[in-house]
Amino acid sequence: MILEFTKMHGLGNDFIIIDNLEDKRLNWSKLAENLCQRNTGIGADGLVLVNPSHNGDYKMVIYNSDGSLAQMCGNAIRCFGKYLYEKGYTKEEKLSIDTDSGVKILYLTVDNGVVQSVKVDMGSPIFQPELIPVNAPNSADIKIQVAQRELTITAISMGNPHAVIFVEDLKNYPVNELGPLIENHPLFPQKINVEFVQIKDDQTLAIRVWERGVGETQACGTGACAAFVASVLKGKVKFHGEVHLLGGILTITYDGNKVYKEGPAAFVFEGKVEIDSSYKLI
Ligand SMILES: N[C@H](CCC[C@H](N)C(=O)O)C(=O)O
Repeated sequence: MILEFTKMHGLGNDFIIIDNLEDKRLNWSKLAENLCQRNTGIGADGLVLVNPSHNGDYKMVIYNSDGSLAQMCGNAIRCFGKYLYEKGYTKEEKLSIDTDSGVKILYLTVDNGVVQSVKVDMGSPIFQPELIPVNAPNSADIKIQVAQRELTITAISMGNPHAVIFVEDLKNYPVNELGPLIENHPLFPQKINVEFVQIKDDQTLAIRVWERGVGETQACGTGACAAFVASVLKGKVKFHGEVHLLGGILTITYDGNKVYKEGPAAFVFEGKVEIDSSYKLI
């Protein structure tokens, strides 16, 4: 079986996008795990399906590179909007995209038929979300012991779970040592994405992200939102600002109710891959 795919990225967080409008009935989790491999596969942080939807224009389904299903992906949804517009699935510049964490509204900035940037209404953050059973009552802050350190975590869900940690020296912080220990900490039965945040000024954060099911990525859209919300709540930044990630900058607004995120998306290449029948769901 030949699968056609499109490779895209949002600030270096990269994805394999596949049209699944005619349900191909494949084991997408196993396919994501194999196709996302950098050395033996196409290479990506995730695999994204374009599915039909009764709730929105289309449904975005996102698998991490370890094959786990995620509820939402902030960088992938910008790629998704650009993909739909420039490949002719829609002529609309305002899209409603269904996800496993609800319908998100996208506003495309188009110039001569090319999507220059995408603004996403990311919805409202959830504190002490059902995905993060937090022992600390009436607070999203929890303390955990990791690698002989006591860390204060602000647990916020953007539809997917995030642990936000404020640090002084982001550049030298042991992200790759502590990231997996927090991701897999027993307090988080759904595992968790981990954002390490350094405040640059009252409108600018710098963050590095250890993503659940992936590892450290160049950028994480939902993570940028969670980090910004936690920073606003702690009075560290104003309601509108920039999040600087390894792969680039996202502009974020949190009005106390909803989070809006704006940034670019890019095509990388189109391709075809042959897969064997073991991926076919019977
Ligand atoms: N690893 C995330 C999904 C991808 C999120 C990230 N790539 C983004 O841009 O939001 C999770 O398991 O919740």
